[in-house]
Amino acid sequence: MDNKEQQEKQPDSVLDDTALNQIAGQKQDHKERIQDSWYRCEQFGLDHSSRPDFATLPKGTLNDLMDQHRSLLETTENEVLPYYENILSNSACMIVLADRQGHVLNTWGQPRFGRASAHGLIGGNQWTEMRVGTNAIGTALITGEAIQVGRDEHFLRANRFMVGSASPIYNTKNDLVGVLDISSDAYLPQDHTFGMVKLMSLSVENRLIFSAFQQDHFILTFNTNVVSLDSHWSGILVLDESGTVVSANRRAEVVLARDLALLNINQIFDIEMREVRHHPPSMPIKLRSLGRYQFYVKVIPPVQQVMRVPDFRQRADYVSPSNSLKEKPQEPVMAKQSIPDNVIPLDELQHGDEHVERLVRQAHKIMEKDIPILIHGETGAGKEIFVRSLHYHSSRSSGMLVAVNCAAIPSELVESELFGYEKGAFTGAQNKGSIGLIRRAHGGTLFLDEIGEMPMPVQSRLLRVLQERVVTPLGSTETYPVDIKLISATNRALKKEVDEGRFRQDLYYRISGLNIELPPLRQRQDKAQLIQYLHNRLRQEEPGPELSAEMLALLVQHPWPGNMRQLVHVLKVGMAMADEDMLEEWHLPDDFFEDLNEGNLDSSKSHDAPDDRHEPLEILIPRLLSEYKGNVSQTAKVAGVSRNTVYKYGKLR
Ligand SMILES: Nc1ncnc2c1ncn2[C@@H]1O[C@H](COP(=O)(O)OP(=O)(O)OP(=O)(O)O)[C@@H](O)[C@H]1O
Repeated sequence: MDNKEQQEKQPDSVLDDTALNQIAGQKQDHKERIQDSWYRCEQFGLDHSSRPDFATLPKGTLNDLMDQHRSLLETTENEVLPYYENILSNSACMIVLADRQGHVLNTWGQPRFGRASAHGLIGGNQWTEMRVGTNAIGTALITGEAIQVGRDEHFLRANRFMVGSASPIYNTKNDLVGVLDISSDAYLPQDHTFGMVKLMSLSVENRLIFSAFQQDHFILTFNTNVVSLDSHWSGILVLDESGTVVSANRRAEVVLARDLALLNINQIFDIEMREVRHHPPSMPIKLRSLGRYQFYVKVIPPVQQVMRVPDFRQRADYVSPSNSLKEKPQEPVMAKQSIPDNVIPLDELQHGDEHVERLVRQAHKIMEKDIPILIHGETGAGKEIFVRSLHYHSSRSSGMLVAVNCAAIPSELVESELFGYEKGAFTGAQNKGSIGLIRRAHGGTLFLDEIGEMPMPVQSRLLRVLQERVVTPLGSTETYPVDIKLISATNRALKKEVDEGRFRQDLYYRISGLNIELPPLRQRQDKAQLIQYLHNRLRQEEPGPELSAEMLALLVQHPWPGNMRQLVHVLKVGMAMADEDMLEEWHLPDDFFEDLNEGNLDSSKSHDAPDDRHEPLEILIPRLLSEYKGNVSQTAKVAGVSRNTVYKYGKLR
């Protein structure tokens, strides 16, 4: 086997083990599924000699239905079918797309088994078990899983002229929206057809995910081998701006063997969202998941946004909130409505901490002056959130906020990213050239995060830009004037970096006009109010009662080494676990208690974890369910998982 072949085989070892097990399990279950279906048919009052009753829709109704499913139809037709044209042309089979009620929406191909009026696979016909007996479309819809129905496995004799292979299609919310079916006479290699239809439904699902999210979300595809990254078998994760998984394909859940909803990317792979945001799209990254499996991951940034902060200038309701908070207390609601949803209003950055209140006020004022701002604070303390809020409350809010993480860009690319380059300036540069991030921030705000990580040569060039207010792209002799507000942030002691020769002293003085020390969460005087505020904000997405006094006290005494980021994460996980009930200790994640214990607090009352939490969920959940006589809430509580997880592993749906 040559190298290339080896590469193509080896990756699927993780994926294919899972896939093979599934197939083995499916074969075992197949007979039972057909038996169950036949039993249902008997209950429906069918007998083997019944005629299929397709309850054909009138033409007008079918047209309406097709209109309703336009996106599904177009996705199937335009994006997927061209790949499979060889099946249509060589195999004399028919590809059928049906809606979730089993109505045929469209068909492609020409089967060998005669005229449409005879076989019934035509637009508007309804292929449900109840009316047509066991059949691939109807049975896939009832079971929610892919199935192949052999000739004699059809309940009605009238349908025994064909083999149907069908696979359900789920949308981005995991609702079943339709089913794809390949029907043919019985003389084709059927395993291949079954594999194909599963692949096709997967690729339709993947396309639906891309159409729904690629405009303004980060999409990650992953596989165990770099050459398989673009295959339909790859896992797909959709991330919001903060790195929370908002959607995933079924493959991702199977491969990673876990419930992905609400997890942050840093809980799935060993990477932070800020690194994802700045990763060059064409370069796959090698990442570990669950500390064990290694995957190649491709980052697909949002199509629409070049910058990761959207441009809200087009919004009709946009009102520049440039006046001071203090000056316009009578219009707080107005101000809140005018800023983007993902920006915290300035007056909500603090809830009674005098130090933070003062620095918010200072920074807000300095935004209107030609003085740079340097923010120092521990990781997760909210530096970036603060900068966003400042920008959108300044007279520059109609310009762009360009956030650059200096640590996340490979050092050899920092210069070209920041200053841009001329067409063909160096190998690897895009043909078109690039205007660079500094010029993009013209008229707006340039936020240089982790500025302490900036390589020395780049520091010199940046200094020149700040002194001369012009940018010279790489490979160019042209200079371009820029008007930017510079805000830098670091969690390093930058003065010490200067003393030790790692950061240019002249640059340090250039960037540190107003120095701001953002305190860590544990030192904030408004800690309790801040926790309640964040909890209330999160309740808009995950409804539930207010925090109890005991829970608030527990959260207040935590050392919060990960600051606001950790707090948000703990609350999100806890609230998801609580499932709209009161947040209790057992809902909180393990690492919360580890930190709490490390903080020398009373551990005895802090965590009541079950001993068996390392037992695999596939075993633990059914065992607990039987122990607690099917009580889902009790099982969830003891296992320390959400009710959804109990449903998933308890085979209750
Ligand atoms: N004032 C706030 N209100 C609500 N949420 C906040 C606030 N500050 C921070 N957060 C939350 O904490 C997370 C981390 O904040 P942010 O990215 O601003 O921290 P940072 O100090 O820039 O971190 P790093 O040093 O790692 O870059 C945010 O995604 C947000 O969820």
